[in-house]
Amino acid sequence: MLIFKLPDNDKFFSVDNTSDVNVSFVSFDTKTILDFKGNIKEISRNDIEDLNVSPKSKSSFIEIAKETLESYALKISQAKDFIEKNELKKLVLSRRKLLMYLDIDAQKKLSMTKSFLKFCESYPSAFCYLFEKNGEIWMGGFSEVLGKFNKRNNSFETMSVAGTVPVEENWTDKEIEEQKTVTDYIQSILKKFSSDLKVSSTKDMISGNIKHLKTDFSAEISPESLDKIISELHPTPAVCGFPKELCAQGIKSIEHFNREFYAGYIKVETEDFIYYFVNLRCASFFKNYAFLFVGGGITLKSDPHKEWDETELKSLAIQNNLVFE
Ligand SMILES: C=C(O[C@@H]1C=C(C(=O)O)C=C[C@H]1O)C(=O)O
Repeated sequence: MLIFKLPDNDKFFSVDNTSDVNVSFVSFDTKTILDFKGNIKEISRNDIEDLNVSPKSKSSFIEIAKETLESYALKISQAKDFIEKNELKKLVLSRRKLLMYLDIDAQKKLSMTKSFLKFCESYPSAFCYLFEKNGEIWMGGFSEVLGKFNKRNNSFETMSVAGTVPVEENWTDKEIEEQKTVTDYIQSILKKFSSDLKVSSTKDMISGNIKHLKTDFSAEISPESLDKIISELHPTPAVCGFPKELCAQGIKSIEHFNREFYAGYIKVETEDFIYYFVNLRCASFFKNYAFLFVGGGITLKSDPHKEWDETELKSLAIQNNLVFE
């Protein structure tokens, strides 16, 4: 079962039972690819409400302790040591926030479909999805596009999104430098594949209670180079760091959990476009709890309290839209 909504589009979509694959979820490490077979077709709000999506129990959850500010601060200091030792500009560290439903509403049951509909309403410009497959349930959605390829005119668009502060706060050098690392990286790759690269000015991108810095890119590319561009772009320094292989190793040794689909991407092929959405603001759901995956760019200027607050604010994208009934 898969339902999703495209950015700035009110319609909901699902896939039918034909053999084509038009939607695939690629894990952060690209080792797992979850294909959804079928042509993309519209699905009504009523049909979504009638779907039965019930999270399964998983016995191992008792062993998982809740991350605290103190334990995350320790990981941030390890990330800083790694950055210093390897002379990096940034590394993206994340946490898997354990959310127990009992802590929210002990009397009621989580409705996945109503939560999905509420989430979509809260983030109209995001790609939002809910899937259940092989006993796993994931929901997520964000407006960061890793790639959008127009099959008619071969234009390719992507964006550099990074730096996070609460909506009412001002940018500091830390966020500006962080986002520039992503912009420079994307630019260096696209230049290899296109001679007419266009780069926009950098603007604010508001996402609920927080804002990010965003620069848009567009270029004409040859369709044969699309897969190569995506594999070179992912994971960008918005979700990993630069150089990416070294940062991915650092992340693995510091985070101590599998990111799974978090910070991976979702490929969606329609008649006219091939989209690649960055899989952020997402969570996996079980019977009594959910894992909310949230992270942020760490630099030598990072303040552990601010980084913790940033992940808390990011986790509200999912948490504030859960519906218990
Ligand atoms: C890593 C996440 O978000 C990414 C990292 C950001 C940052 O470091 O400021 C901002 C937006 C995203 O590109 C996340 O939401 O978990």
